[in-house]
Amino acid sequence: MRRYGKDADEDDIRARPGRRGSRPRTRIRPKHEDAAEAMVLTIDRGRLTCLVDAGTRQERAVTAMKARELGRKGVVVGDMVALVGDLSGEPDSLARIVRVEDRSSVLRRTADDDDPYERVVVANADQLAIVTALADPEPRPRLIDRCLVAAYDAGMEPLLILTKSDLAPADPLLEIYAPLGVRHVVTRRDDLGPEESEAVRDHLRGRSTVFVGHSGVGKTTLVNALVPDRQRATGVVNAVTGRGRHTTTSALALRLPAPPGVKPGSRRAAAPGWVIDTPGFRSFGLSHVDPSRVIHAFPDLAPGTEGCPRACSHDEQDCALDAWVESGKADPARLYSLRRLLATREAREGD
Ligand SMILES: Nc1nc2c(ncn2[C@@H]2O[C@H](COP(=O)(O)OP(=O)(O)OP(=O)(O)O)[C@@H](O)[C@H]2O)c(=O)[nH]1
Ligand SMILES: [Zn+2]
Repeated sequence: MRRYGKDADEDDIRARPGRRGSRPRTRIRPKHEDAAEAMVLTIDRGRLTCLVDAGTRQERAVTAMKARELGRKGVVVGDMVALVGDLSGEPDSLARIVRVEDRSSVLRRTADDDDPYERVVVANADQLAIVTALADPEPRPRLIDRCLVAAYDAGMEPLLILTKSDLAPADPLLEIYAPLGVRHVVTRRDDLGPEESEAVRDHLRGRSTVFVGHSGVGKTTLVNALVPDRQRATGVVNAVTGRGRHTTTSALALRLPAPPGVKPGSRRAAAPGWVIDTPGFRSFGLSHVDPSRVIHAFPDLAPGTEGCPRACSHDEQDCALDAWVESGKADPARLYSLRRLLATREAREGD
């Protein structure tokens, strides 16, 4: 796993996790009322590429920097921001980000499991696509579990994308995730034509999906099929190097093409969905994860935790969930899955 370098393009606020609840707050500044609304597409060495006038004929990518008045407040990919200054988007022009809007979600990670600091990786995404090959490389269920924990902790819906189905069947792996009710798609490289790609896009329409996957699982192959014209999808020229590879540790937001047959200017054409590719990380340090946030993803078990001791790990002698399941209030397989997921917070060799 690649580690973050010194100038990692993430939220560089090193906040102690957990003390003030899960929602980051933004101070509302009444100044700059005429600022333009924009979405952060990618970040490269302190330069942020922002999409202005999205969905209109004036749509353009504008390069911006954080205004000094933002202080240490971080700005990450997916953030909605307010821009002032040169908004022309001309080469060498530079705008300033004067405000970061409230976030609907934050995907966090800690660099390592024993790292007490958390970083926000992507803002405002609603889905986490966990890309796993069915073979070559072998699937790593523990890694999938850790990604699921990160998704549930962030309040994002997980989507399992199983690639390379030409090499191995999907059923044995899907069985493990059946009690969790995780949605899934199975793909193979040679079946990623227009129709099959559109079937995958069906799972991504109208939402913002962060793609994570271990090296070699076929994430690039898949994302290229989903967003055939990467460059035009973002207008991000600088972020894509001559080698056609995005080289920073920052995520990169790519807009999906409009669904076939959809009228330009219609609502579906305006919200085709976003793929947020993450070249810089493959897993999550989970030391920031709070079991009580994860349990929100288990509405059948959540009420059963009322009788738990304070700060229950839900895997201890006095945990009330055992009685809850024994009395038939929830499926034991669900409790087993929850405990398996929570157990992945403990670091282990190979994570
Ligand atoms: N057999 C088979 N091979 C595939 C499939 N999808 C991708 N591959 C191959 O797997 C290898 C890795 O694919 P990539 O798309 O580069 O994988 P990646 O996840 O982006 O990996 P990195 O580039 O290391 O980040 C390439 O040789 C692909 O051609 C598939 O469905 N079946
Ligand atoms: Zn408990």
